[in-house]
Amino acid sequence: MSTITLERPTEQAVTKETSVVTETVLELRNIAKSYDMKTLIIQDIDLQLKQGEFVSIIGPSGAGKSTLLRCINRMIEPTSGDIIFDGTNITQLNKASLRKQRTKIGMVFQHYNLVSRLTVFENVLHGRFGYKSTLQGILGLYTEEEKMLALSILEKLGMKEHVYKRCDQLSGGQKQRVGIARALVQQPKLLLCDEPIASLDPNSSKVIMDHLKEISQSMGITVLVNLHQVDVALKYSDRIIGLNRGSKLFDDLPKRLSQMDIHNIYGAEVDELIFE
Ligand SMILES: Nc1ncnc2c1ncn2[C@@H]1O[C@H](COP(=O)(O)OP(=O)(O)OP(=O)(O)O)[C@@H](O)[C@H]1O
Repeated sequence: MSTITLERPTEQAVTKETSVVTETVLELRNIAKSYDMKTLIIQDIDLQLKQGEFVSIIGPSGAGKSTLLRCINRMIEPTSGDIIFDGTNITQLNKASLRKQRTKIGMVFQHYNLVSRLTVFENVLHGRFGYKSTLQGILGLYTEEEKMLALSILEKLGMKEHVYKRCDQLSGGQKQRVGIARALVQQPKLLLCDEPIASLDPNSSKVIMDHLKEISQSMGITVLVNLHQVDVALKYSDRIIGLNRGSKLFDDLPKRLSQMDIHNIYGAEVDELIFE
């Protein structure tokens, strides 16, 4: 497999070096979220992620996995707590500064969120929007360097032959690889993946999980993944977070996840767990 060098613009190189020294890419301090200002959907969430770590969040339906993941880049505003990403408290940022910080956080969705009528290449280049002025974005003005980066990422993900296909002509697994490529073209430090394999068959799921693991290992990008499949989490993760009713019940190495822990995390849903 070829290796892609994801060089950041010079002005950000200093930040990158700093984060290597500190190693912690993301820290959540006492995060809570209520949608109606009455019930807390997630609460007391403390979490630290290191550079290049692969971490899975597991838990029953409605435990708050998506809510937690989307609070991290403030797609959903947390009700309280602090989010320190890449040395910056992003809970305190205004819109413009948040937009800048978000360029370093890629997101991968269960239903891909691609523009079906556009090509693979165009969808991937959309990942550069955060670096553009509104006008440049609307006009689709991308540099040669950005186009080369998009192509090299697509090649790495095995999508070279599909570059000029419309996205509605792709299989689910291929669409998800486009979703990953769009996130990678942002040159992120953190990749948030919200149930990336929930709509895929086992073979496509394996391809996607292998790519995500490779991204954390060879590119040093921190990957945080919501999963329904406990066995997939066990196989791929450096660390597993177990959520139940919005509280963190488990945060440790996969080998330390006992049957008792699984029962505590899933409660009555334990019999419905998905195993490949
Ligand atoms: N925008 C919203 N407004 C109100 N309630 C919401 C909203 N989004 C989620 N919820 C509620 O928050 C709770 C947690 O939902 P969330 O999607 O975060 O859980 P999850 O663990 O990701 O579930 P699943 O595995 O089924 O996707 C659920 O009770 C859900 O109904």
